[in-house]
Amino acid sequence: MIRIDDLSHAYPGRRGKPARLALRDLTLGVAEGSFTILAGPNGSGKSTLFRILCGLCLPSSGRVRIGGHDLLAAPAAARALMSVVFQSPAVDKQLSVAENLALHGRLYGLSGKALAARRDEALAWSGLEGRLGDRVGTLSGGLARQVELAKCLLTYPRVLLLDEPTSGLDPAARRAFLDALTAIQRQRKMTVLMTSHVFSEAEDADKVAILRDGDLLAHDSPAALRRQLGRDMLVVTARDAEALAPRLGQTLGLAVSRHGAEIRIEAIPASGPVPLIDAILSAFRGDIQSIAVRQPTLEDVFIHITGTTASRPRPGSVSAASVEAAQ
Ligand SMILES: Nc1ncnc2c1ncn2[C@@H]1O[C@H](COP(=O)(O)OP(=O)(O)OP(=O)(O)O)[C@@H](O)[C@H]1O
Repeated sequence: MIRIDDLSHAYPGRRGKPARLALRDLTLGVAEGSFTILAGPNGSGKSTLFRILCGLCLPSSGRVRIGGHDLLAAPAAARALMSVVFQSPAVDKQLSVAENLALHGRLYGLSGKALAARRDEALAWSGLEGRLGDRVGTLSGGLARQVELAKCLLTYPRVLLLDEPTSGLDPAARRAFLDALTAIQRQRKMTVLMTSHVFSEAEDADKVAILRDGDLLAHDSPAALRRQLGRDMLVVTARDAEALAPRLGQTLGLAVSRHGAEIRIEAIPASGPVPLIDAILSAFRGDIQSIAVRQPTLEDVFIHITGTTASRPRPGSVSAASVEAAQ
């Protein structure tokens, strides 16, 4: 449904600075009726791709087709299939829920019974029943986001793009938003592409695409991505993880990586984790706060693939390569 081929985009350099390449030869397909999460550390090119898909930015080169329509050659036909939930609010806080929905519906040619039927349907799944007359500015952040989603879905788009729609919501509101979105996505077999920094959200997706520095590093189902790490990993936390990580790697003769206060050993030897835990405790008992064996989460996969966490640009990380080099 969304076909991206060899897409590149460079922002022109200003005041003598060189141009900045934000996307490099990106090729990605999003199947009709699927839910894809686009993830990547800060500056990886997510917003640039999002802006290109929305028609807000012309790419330097490459091709994008939406439902078979070329976004550059036939933008109106491509955009007619799409609706977009932006990160910043695009509803009028001074108007009521009903007024916002009516305004949007009318802009898209809906009126009378057809508009009322679509509005009532949206109210049923969005948790906004009983709030029709409330001004959007008086709603909680979570409900205001549901108005945004309800508004975008009034027109039955075949493709829905969402740019970090849950940012700033508390966990319960985040969950309610995602539950509503995934239910309606499945019911309508809608194609959804959503950027996110929150890996628990990616568990709900059919596919996760991971970008870094403008390159697509991975594009697969959550289960397949988790299988890339394959097995359990050992996670040690320490007050001074930065100092401990290289000592741990050298003592154990294993590759370790550090992310904040966590030191990870992804390749546990065939003898299993118990001898490793024994060795760590006997050498470093006083230095460590906790030690745990756990299955890799999607966030672990993300850190493994990109070498960084999602929301912080490249934390002071000791890569496996640098620890190995120090040995
Ligand atoms: N208007 C612009 N002019 C120049 N460079 C830009 C512009 N917008 C983005 N960039 C650069 O392009 C690269 C990709 O940025 P982009 O905003 O697409 O990343 P992102 O993954 O959305 O990051 P974030 O998660 O922080 O929003 C970065 O190096 C960024 O500095």
